[in-house]
Amino acid sequence: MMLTERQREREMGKPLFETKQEKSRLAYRLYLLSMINGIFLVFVYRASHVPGEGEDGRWAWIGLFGAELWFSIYWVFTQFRRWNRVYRQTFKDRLSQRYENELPIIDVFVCTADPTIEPPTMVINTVLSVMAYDYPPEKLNVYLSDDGGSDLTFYALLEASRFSKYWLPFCKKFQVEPRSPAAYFSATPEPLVNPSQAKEFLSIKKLYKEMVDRIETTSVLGKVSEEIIKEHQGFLEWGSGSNPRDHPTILQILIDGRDPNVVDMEGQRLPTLVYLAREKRPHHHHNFKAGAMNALIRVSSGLSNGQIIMNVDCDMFSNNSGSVRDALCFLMDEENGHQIAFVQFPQAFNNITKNDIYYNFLKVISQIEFPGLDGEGGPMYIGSGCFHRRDTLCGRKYSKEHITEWETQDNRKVDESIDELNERLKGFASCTYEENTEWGKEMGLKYGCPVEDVITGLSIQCRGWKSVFFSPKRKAFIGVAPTTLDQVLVQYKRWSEGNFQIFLSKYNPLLVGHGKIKVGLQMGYCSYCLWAPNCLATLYYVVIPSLCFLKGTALFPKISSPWLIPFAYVAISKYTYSLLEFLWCGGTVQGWWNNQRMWMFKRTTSYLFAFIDNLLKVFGFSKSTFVITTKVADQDVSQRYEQEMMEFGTSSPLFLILATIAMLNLFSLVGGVWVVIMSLQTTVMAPLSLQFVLCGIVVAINLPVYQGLFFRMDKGRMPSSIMFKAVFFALFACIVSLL
Ligand SMILES: O=c1ccn([C@@H]2O[C@H](COP(=O)(O)OP(=O)(O)O[C@H]3O[C@H](CO)[C@@H](O)[C@H](O)[C@H]3O)[C@@H](O)[C@H]2O)c(=O)[nH]1
Ligand SMILES: [Mn+2]
Repeated sequence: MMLTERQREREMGKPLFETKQEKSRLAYRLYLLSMINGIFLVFVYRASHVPGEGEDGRWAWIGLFGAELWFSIYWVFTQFRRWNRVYRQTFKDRLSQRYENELPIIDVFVCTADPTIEPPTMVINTVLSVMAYDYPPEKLNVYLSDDGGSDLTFYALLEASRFSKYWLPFCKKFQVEPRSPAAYFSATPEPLVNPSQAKEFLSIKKLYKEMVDRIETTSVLGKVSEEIIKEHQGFLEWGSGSNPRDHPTILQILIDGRDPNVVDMEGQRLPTLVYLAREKRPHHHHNFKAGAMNALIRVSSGLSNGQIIMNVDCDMFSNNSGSVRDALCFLMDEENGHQIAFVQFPQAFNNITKNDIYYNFLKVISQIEFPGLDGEGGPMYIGSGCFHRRDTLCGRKYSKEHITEWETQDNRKVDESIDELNERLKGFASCTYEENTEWGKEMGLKYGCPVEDVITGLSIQCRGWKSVFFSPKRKAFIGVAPTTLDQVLVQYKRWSEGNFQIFLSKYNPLLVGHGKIKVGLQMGYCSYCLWAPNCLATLYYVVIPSLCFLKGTALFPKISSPWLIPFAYVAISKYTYSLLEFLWCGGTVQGWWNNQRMWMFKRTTSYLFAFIDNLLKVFGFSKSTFVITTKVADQDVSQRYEQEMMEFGTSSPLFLILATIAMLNLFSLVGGVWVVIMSLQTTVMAPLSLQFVLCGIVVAINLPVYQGLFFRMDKGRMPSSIMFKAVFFALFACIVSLL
């Protein structure tokens, strides 16, 4: 529908999106004020009651003071992401009224890296879901980057390109949601009401099943059969000697959307679909996902050159076909759009259990903290489900004067043959292309940091841009959350390591952000950058007071002392607040308790390793790595996950720390109580009661660890080698502290 110029102008007054501010409430401010008072009194007590020179527990006391000081400072940082929250809303109907014929070209990047832990079937479901966006297909381009360089993945994508000719029209005809076939078929029963729909549903489901069977048979075989190889010349690129770490660029345009004759079963045009495995050579560092993204940015620039780039991890399928339009409501808004560099959607997961034992869902982060950052100038870029302007991603600074002309035509060369095109594009993905360029520094995603996304987003914001966090009612993206404790802790190690690395680098938010982004946003960034150093204070808090309890050294006020009040107040109100917040976000009480456990586990293991690795990096002993999260699990592991049983299973050094802390607290608790009983005097207990409570809480939170160590028989239990070592170390620590 074309609007007349007048109608258009009338419409112009109305924005394409709306922002609601959630100002901090009075109750929250009172809470802040009272907490600050409480914390202050705790410090007064700590400073005025330090045990004298030579007295018992002087150093333990001073250390505890340090830990509390750290917690307080950190707590202040975390308030900045709560203070000023904003929630957004879009008007897609206005967008299509005004711009339906001038919608820009969109390039979607999907990254995968390993066909065993990221199965090709999962990858193509993500690809199909984004191909099926509610968007003009000739303006939509999907690129799959395969760092695994696997012909199995290529084969799956080839199958998907054929299946899309059935799937896309089906989705559009029946307004199907979600548009990942796997997710759709597993959630949707046969539509019985409409017989013609039912017929199509069944036939397309059959097609899908047959395709999956073929792909999975091939994956089980581990190689593509001769017959299939004959079907497409693309397979020839996998020569006999090619391996994932050493091969030339492989590039195949599976669907060429610019060709009006390439159509689906209903005669409608199709989005472009490209397979890319960038060149890999053993002596060239490939920079993990950031390297893959930069190759994609360049290759796509030579083909579709969309002004908007969206990227998803291979497990994050689109669950909402309207997301492209949602994002455009922000970026194309006449009033405010020109300042917005990227629109970040939250990450949701489809395998979260009721009480979310590993706190994967990040409820509080996506419902409170990111809206809070948004209020301060914009959320971080978190790597998946994010729409960028191409030019800001490539380093452009914000300027008020610059007006984006939305282009609706791509810039392909008309007289180029397919072979010439292929060669030109392949050059963009070669190992040497980036030599002596700004790629990985000022252009594209930054290299050298395990959280390439966060550091890239930060530098974009520091160039003057804003970002937006948008969480639509129907979730935009859904991925797979890790299902074992080890995977979760390793993932957090990567994140906290990367975040802390940013803090230690010249990209420290307080330095680069100074004068460029709001103080609130700098503090917000710091609250994540400083995850890792939390390990020190936390380790101290869960070890020393317990050992001192065993020994009978008091570190807290007596139960009858008025000084107990600020301690109790701070602890109780902080945890009550966090519980209420968690429940408000839709969590359960058990889920909150699980989150507290994960909070402690992460801080004592992932963050500790991240902290140490960063120090080693500073001294040049260690290099960045990227451990890819597994997206599949064995049947019995999945079953235990469903039952919310903690999965230990491997003898990871992370678990040794967990088990040692758990045992140490158990011994301290039992030993300390034993001493009190033996002395037959309740007065002994009075000065130690807070330590008794603290130690008791640590033991309670560790119940799944004791179960894993002593009471479980399944494969997910703690390995006995860990048990012996943990008992030994814990006993050793107890004995040493008693000496
Ligand atoms: O060398 C590599 C390594 C990883 N990936 C891809 O990167 C994505 C993210 O990897 P994953 O193991 O799933 O990590 P997550 O911890 O789930 O990822 C989060 O954190 C990462 C930064 O640590 C971001 O890059 C991701 O976008 C963000 O979702 C996946 O699609 C991988 O295939 C590559 O393309 N090349
Ligand atoms: Mn992931």
